[in-house]
Amino acid sequence: MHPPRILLGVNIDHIATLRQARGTRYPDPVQAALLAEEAGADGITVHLREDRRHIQPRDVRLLAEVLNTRMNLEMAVTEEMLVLAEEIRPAHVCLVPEKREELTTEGGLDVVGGFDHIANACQRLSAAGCDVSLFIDPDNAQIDAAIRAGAPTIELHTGAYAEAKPGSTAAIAEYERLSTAAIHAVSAGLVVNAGHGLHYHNVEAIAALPGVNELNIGHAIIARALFVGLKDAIQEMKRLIIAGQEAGLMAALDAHEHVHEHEHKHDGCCSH
Ligand SMILES: CC(=O)[C@@H](O)[C@H](O)COP(=O)(O)O
Ligand SMILES: NCC(=O)COP(=O)(O)O
Repeated sequence: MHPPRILLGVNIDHIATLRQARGTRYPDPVQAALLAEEAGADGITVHLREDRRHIQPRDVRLLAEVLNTRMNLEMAVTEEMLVLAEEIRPAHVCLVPEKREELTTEGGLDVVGGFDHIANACQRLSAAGCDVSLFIDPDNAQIDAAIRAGAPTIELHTGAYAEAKPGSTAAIAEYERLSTAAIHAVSAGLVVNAGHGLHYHNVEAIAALPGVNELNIGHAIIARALFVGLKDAIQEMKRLIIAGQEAGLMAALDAHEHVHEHEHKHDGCCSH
């Protein structure tokens, strides 16, 4: 049976970055979210940062009212954010690490180190009806801690892979880490999402990872939308995701058949 196609969550933070640069009312990320949904986005992701550099609480509140798909609210594990999420109750909440001075999210959440605090946040958000996801590095210890913390979903941080030079030893090693982590998490029953730094040239390989449920992509889509429009930028990304997923499934099938062939040959040889 063909697995469900990988979903695309469109991150609209950087529509708000442009608005905040001038303190204007435009461009409105809420308007962008509705257009993104029309173009085929399966969900809308926003990261409400503590420093409010792009998305504002007003955006999150409005999105909760108008979205036809579902909101994935990325947030730090702070009391202020937990209270807001408990009030707004987004369909999905993704807990992320946050440093005020960082250019963008630098690493995954340390679920092992901050276990009690994070497990408590998972419990509060689940009680509020949110599906909780933890944004973590592709590391089995972090995945196991996410399970113990009660998170049904993880998002694998693809930033290190995206930043590595394509084809380099570092990129191959990062891809291996992502693949091992995805297999470990899926076989443990987690829903596995991935994202960060994905663009039109690296997304297919990530979509080919085993068992991925959803990719969250923002910066590259919004940047491309400047030239081709949001609809084409999203549809082009979706085509690449589907192509990557198909390639991954074909590769898995080939590997499976190869093992069977090998087993048959081996059986044949031993029976004589
Ligand atoms: C948590 C995460 O994955 C980030 O990619 C985030 O969604 C993007 O937000 P910034 O652009 O503010 O880093
Ligand atoms: N969680 C990743 C995300 O939402 C989008 O990250 P990026 O594509 O803006 O790097």
